[in-house]
Amino acid sequence: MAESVPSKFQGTSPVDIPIVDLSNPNEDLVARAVVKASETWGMFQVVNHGVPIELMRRLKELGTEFFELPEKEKEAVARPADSTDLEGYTTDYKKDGEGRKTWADHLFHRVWPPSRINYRFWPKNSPDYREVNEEYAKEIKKLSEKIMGWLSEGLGLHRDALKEGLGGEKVEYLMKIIFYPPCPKLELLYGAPHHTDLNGITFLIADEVDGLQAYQDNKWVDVKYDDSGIVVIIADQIKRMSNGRYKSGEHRATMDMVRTRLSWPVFAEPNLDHVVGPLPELVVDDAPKFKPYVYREYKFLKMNKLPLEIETTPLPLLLDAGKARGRRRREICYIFLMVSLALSQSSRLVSCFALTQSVSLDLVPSKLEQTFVVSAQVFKTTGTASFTGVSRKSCTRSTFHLLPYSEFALHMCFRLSQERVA
Ligand SMILES: O=C(O)CCC(=O)C(=O)O
Ligand SMILES: [Fe+2]
Repeated sequence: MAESVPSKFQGTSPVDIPIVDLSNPNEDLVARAVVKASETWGMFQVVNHGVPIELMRRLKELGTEFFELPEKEKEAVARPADSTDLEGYTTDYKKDGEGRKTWADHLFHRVWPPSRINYRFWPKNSPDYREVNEEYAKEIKKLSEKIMGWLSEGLGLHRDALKEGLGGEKVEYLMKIIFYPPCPKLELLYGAPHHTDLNGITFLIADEVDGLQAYQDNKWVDVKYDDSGIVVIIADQIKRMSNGRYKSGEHRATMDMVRTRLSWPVFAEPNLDHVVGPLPELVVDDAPKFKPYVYREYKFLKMNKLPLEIETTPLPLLLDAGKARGRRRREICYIFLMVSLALSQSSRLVSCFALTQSVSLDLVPSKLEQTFVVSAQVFKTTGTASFTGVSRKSCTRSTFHLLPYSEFALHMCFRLSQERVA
């Protein structure tokens, strides 16, 4: 008899991620379980969480119906090509550093706070879509604040410390519906590669096809859930606010050979202008392990796989940049290093670094003009940082290298300018 072939990647670990039953009347015990899971895994599943199961079922049904619509109808809520935001429908095919591709269609739309909702990106296929999503947003916000409350107390702080650190009532909840098509060649594709989420905390539900895996003790653990559980993933900003006490859960999504899979993560995240760093009370006795970031900048750096701790450890990061895989990534690293150095070093050092970096990053000087323009375009698409007055004409090799510090800073005003490349 033929051996049965698994239709998805299987994790290598027999253990399961922690499960916390929120209906346990002993709240102390529940809080301790949440804190422990966040310290050790950065990920756990909550059951009996109070979010109505029927509401979750309906949310999934409506999202599934949207992805079953003809492409043309889905495009009614497409992400505009020139958008600097994630909201809208996209179909996405990416290649990661190891040559393995990821492929999934997404729909992003904010669900909270009401002032940040743009209904233009909400599907119109069912009259219930709006009500169900609004109701779900309220439930997830309640759950999120409860969990952040326990996590704050676990740090010896008042209940609202983490919520306030993330922006208080301005915290945004971003719904993402992911549609993973079947993938006959599992070795070629991932749904989502190995990563940590860049927001504060994530709440994920999915359909009946398993696919989410957690990385723990160098092994991949399959996350098993049914209709009733919600997977909670501690993300980067809670890790940073807690000065590293809580872990940012490492995870990935695999695909299935024969079945489609859908998942619904909701990302709780700061407003783009909000600054997040280790909470001040936690760095009285301990040194801060992370530097504070305006969330917009953090998001930009992480999404472009750029170094995040450059101010505290410049040298190793310069070397890391040199090792960055792929020309485009090296180019972005290169320009980023130039900007960072320009802001912190003298003009002589900047040009000197520019030259050595162009050698160690394998960028021949004749490519510099192109590099500059490529990077400017990256900034333009994401809209998260900007240059003033940079054009292909103004960045010939000589002007690029000989700009005095003041002018260099003016041209590459990384943090201050609001103007985008024309
Ligand atoms: O689909 C999943 O289970 C995981 C998705 C995910 O990790 C993400 O979108 O950040
Ligand atoms: Fe994720």
